[in-house]
Amino acid sequence: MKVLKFGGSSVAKPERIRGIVDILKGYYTKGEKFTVVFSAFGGVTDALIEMSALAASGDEAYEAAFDAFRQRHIDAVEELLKDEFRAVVLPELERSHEVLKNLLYGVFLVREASLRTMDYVLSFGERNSAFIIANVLRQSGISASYLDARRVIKTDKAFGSARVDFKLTYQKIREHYAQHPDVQVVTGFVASAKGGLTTTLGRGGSDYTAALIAAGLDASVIEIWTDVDGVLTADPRKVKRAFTIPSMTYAEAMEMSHFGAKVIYPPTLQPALLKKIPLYIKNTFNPSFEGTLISDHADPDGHAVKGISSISHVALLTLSGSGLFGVPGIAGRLFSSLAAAGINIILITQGSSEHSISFAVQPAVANKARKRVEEEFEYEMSMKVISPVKIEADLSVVAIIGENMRYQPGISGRLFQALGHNGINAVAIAQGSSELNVSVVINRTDEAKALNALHESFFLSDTKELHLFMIGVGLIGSTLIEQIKNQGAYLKEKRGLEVRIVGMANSRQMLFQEEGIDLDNWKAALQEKGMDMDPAIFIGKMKELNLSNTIFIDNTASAKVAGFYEDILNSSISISTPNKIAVSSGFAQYQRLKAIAARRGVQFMYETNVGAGLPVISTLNDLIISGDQILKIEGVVSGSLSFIFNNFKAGTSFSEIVKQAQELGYTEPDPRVDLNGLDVQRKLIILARETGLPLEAEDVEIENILPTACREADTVETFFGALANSDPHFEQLRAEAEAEGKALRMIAKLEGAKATIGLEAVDSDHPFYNLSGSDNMIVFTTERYKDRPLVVRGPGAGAAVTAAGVFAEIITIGNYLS
Ligand SMILES: NC(=O)c1ccc[n+]([C@@H]2O[C@H](COP(=O)([O-])OP(=O)(O)OC[C@H]3O[C@@H](n4cnc5c(N)ncnc54)[C@H](O)[C@@H]3O)[C@@H](O)[C@H]2O)c1
Ligand SMILES: N[C@@H](CCO)C(=O)O
Ligand code: NA
Repeated sequence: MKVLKFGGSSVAKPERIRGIVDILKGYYTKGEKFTVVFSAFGGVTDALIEMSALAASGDEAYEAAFDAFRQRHIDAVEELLKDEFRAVVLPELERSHEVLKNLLYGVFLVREASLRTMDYVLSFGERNSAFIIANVLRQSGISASYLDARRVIKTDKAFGSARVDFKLTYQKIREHYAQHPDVQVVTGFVASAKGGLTTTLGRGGSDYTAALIAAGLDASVIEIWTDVDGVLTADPRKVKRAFTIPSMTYAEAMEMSHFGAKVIYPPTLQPALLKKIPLYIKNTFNPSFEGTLISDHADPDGHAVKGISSISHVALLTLSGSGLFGVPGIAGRLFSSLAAAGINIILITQGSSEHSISFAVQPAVANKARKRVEEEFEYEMSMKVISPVKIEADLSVVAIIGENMRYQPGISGRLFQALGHNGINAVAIAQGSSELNVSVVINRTDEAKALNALHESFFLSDTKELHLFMIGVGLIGSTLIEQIKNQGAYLKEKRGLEVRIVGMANSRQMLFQEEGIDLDNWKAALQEKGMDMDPAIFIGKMKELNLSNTIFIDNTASAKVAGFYEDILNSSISISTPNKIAVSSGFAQYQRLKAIAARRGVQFMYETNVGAGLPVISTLNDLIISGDQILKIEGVVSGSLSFIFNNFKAGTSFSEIVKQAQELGYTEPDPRVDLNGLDVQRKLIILARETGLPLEAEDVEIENILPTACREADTVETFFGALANSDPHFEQLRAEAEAEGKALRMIAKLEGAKATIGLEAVDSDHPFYNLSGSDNMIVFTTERYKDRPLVVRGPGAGAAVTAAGVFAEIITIGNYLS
C-alpha cells in the first residue's frame, strides 16, 4: 500500500487537480494499491481563518468572504464534474455550506471563535477538497470513496493541535481499510476527539495524516506531492544553482527543515519514521521527476554534505567573565532562566576555557533574553565576576548538513576555507558531536554570499562562478573582454570556471549586471544602459552586491582608481591589475597593500606591471623564496622603447616610429610616460621592492632623453609636434652609435641598492643588441645563476600579451578562491 499526500498548492486550481487525476490514474491502471490524502485548496485555510476573525470581531464582511469560499468550491465542481456527478455532489456541498454559514453566524453573534470552534470551521476546507476530488476520481473511472478522517484519527481535546491516540487510531484505520478496498480519498489535517468533536493536527497536519495512515497500514511508501522538485541542496531563492537532493536520511531531512527548508515538517512524519517507511518528495508539476527519497539509509557514496541552509535573522548573546570558570551550575541557571521566560535557543557555544557562553536567539527576543539573564546573574554582575550580557545583532546562521560528514575529516576545513577566501568572518561556531550539522554565525550581509560559496565548494567543486568587476575597457580592457568571451566555453567545459563580468566601467560610464554582462554587446550596453561613472560608487556597488568569488580588475593607468585598492583588499576582494601606479608609488603604500592582502587572505596580483605577460615578477619571486640571492637585475623593460630603438634605422624618423609604437598599442596612454623613463622607473622600482629593497622613485637615477619642449607640451598631439622637431637630435644619437657598430638601448639596472636607467649604445656581442619587435629582456644574475644568468625574453608590451597576463591571473585567483 502506498500513501500519497497532495498539499494545498497542488490542488489550488481545477487544472492542477486534473493533473493529479492523471498521476493517480497511472498508478491505478498499473494495479497499484494506494490511498490519497488532500489538503484544502491552496489559500482556503487562510480564508477560513480570516472569515472567522471577521465574524468574531462583528464585521459583516465575513459574509462576503464566506460567499467567495462557497463560490470557489462550486466553480471547481462545475469545472471538474459532469452533470451526473454534479447532481450528487452539489446538493451535498450546499448542505455542508449551510452548516458553515450558520456556524459563522453563531461566531458573529457571540463575537467569539474559540480554538474548538476554529477546528470545526477549518475542517470544511479539507472536507470540501477531498470530497470533490473523490468524485472527480470516480468520474475518471477510479473506484474511489471519500473518507472523512474524523472517522479514523482519534485525538484528545487539545484543540488547534490535538494529540493523537495512536493505538485507537491505528486500530480504526485498519478496520476501516479492511472494509473499504477501493481507493480511500482522505481529508488531511482533521481528526476527532471523544464525543465526535472535530479537532485538527496543527502545523504540517496533512503530512501527519499521511504518516498516521501509512503507519496504521504498514504502508510500503509515502509520497508527499508538493510544488517543488523535492528537497534542494539550498534555498533556490538565495542559491540559483541549488539542485534536488536525490536521497537523504530522516535525520538530514529533520536538520534541513529546522533551517527553514519548508518542503516537509518532519516532526509530523515521526509515525512513519518509527516504522521506517520510506518517503518520496515529488513535484505535482513535474511528476516524472524522481524527487527526493527520504529513508533510514545513509547513502555511503553520496555527498558528505547533503544540504546548506541558513537562518537569516539571529542575535547572539554572550555571557562572560571569570565567574564562569570552574563554577558548576552557571549554564544550568543561564538556560533555565531563558526557559522560564519562554525563550527558544537556536544555537549554543562555549569554549573549553569556560570564560564565556554564547547563544543565539531570535532578534525579537534578544532584549528580553538579556534582561532575564542579567536578573539571574545580578549578584555575580554586582560583584563584577560576570560582565553585562553582550548582544550582537544583524547576524545569520549558515549550516552544512549531512550524516556522512561524521566519517570524513576535512569537511570543516573546507567550510572555513570557503568562508575565509570570501572574506566572511565566523562570529561563532557550533557543531554537535552527532556531526550532523556544523553551524556558523556570520554577519547577515554575508548570508547569500556564504550560502553560495559553501554550495559551490561542497556541491559544485567542478564548476565555479567568478564575478569580475572591471574598471578600464580601453585597449587592454577590451582585449581582455574579447579573450574572456572567446575562451568562455573552454573554461566552462574543461576547467569548470564560469567567468562573468558583473561590473564594468570606463572613465565616463559604468554598468552592472548580476547575471553577467553580455560580452557580445558590452560596448553598446555600457553606452546605452550605463550610469555616470564614479569610482567610489563603482566600488560601493561591488561591495554591496557581495558576490562570492569576486575579483577586481583595474585596466586603467589611473592613480584615482589605484587609490581604492586598500579599501577593496580590506573588503576581502582580490585584485589583478596591469596598472603600475599602486605598486610603484610610495614604498609604505606598497607594503601596506601587501600586508592587507595577506591579512585578508586575498590575492593582489600585478605580474603584467613588468614585461606585460612575460613571467618576470613570478620568476623573481620563485628565485627569492627558494633562497637564491639576487646580485643584479638588468633589463630592457620598456616594450615601446625597445620597439622604437629596434626599428630606428637610417632613413626613418624617430617621431614616426614613436607614433607606430603608439598605434601598435605598446605605449602608455600618454607615450611620454615611456619616453621620459617614468614607465621604466616604475618597473625597476617594482622589481627592487619584490627583492625586498625599500626603493623610492627618487632613489632611481634616470637619464632623460626627452627634450624639454616635448616634456612640456600640453597634450599628446602637441607633444608629437614637438617630437617631430626633435627628430634631428635623435637621428644624430643614432648615427653616432651606428658609426661605432652599436645600437641604442634603454637599460634599467639594479645592482645592490643602486638603481639606474640610461640610454646605452651596446655592441653587437651584447645580449641586448639583437632584440626585435617590442621585446623585453630581463637578466637575473644571482648566487645560483652567476656565470650564466637567468634570462626572460619576449614581447613585453602589446594588448594581446598584456590582457592574457591579466587573464591568467584571474584564473589563478579563481583557483585559489575555491
Ligand atoms: N599597452 C601595454 O602593452 C601595457 C602593458 C602592461 C601594462 N599596461 C597597462 O595597462 C593599463 C591600461 O592601458 P591601455 O593601453 O588599455 O589604456 P587605455 O587608455 O586604452 O584604456 C584605459 C581605460 O581606463 C579608463 N579609465 C581611465 N581613467 C579612469 C578612471 N579614473 N575611472 C574609470 N576609468 C578610467 C578609460 O576610460 C579606458 O577605458 C595601463 O595602466 C598600462 O600601463 C599596458
Ligand atoms: N608602455 C609599456 C607597456 C608595458 O608595461 C611598455 O612600453 O613597456
Ligand atoms: Na610580467
